[in-house]
Amino acid sequence: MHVIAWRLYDMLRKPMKRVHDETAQPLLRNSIDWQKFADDLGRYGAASLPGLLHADECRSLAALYANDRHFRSRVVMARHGFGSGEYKYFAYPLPALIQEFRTAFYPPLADIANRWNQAMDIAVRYPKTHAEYLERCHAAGQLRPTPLLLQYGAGDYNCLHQDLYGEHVFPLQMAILLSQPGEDFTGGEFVLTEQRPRMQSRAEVVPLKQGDAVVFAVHHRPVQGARGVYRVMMRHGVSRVREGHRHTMGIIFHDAL
Ligand SMILES: O=C(O)CCC(=O)C(=O)O
Ligand SMILES: [Fe+2]
Repeated sequence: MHVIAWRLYDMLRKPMKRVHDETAQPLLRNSIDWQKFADDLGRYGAASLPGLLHADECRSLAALYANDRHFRSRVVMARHGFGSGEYKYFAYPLPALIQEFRTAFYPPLADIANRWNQAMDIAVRYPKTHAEYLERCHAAGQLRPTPLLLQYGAGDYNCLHQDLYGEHVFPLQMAILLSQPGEDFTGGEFVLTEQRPRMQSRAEVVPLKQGDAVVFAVHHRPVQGARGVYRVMMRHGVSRVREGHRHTMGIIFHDAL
């Protein structure tokens, strides 16, 4: 299943005109270890997909930020107590690459999400295709697209949060780092916390390079304990950017009210 989705993803990308020599990062996309990916997700609530985008793709995506034609709204984080920095939600129709990512990554993630719900005794099951899942969101009035671009400057940060926008929540989401740590910015680490029942929270920093993606649990996930499976609450955020500028693209699979 994962392999099929990955092939689909690769196939989808082929027609895209790349300025770039395909052989520059040989077989990087094909070398993703989906078993390790699923294991990490189960163990830590997050897993990275290294080298998902090339540097030129990252730069073109980050450059979209300046053009409001692509977006439905802008959020200045400090105004809402969300942190410091800003982000914009894309409008439909989404840029092709984002639309393709949402479509291609949904099936393998839905597979994992269904296993998680089964483990947590949650009755909801996710349909096979993202189009079907969006129909469910749209029928409940969750019509607005949620993929977003985030922009941070020196001193900015993103408080720990969960991206919930209505009754329907797809339990995994993806963020892709579009800037190069150490070159474009310092600080600004992607952070996750995990709150276990009656226990203290655990933090996890996901080291990312430009073009790497992290897939992580949106709100809760199952953990196997000595006396069965329990739910842990997950939150994510970004530590303070010390210097420079940092852009991220977020891909959330449910739409918003
Ligand atoms: O900028 C980041 O790395 C975090 C982005 C985020 O909160 C999201 O994509 O939902
Ligand atoms: Fe978020």
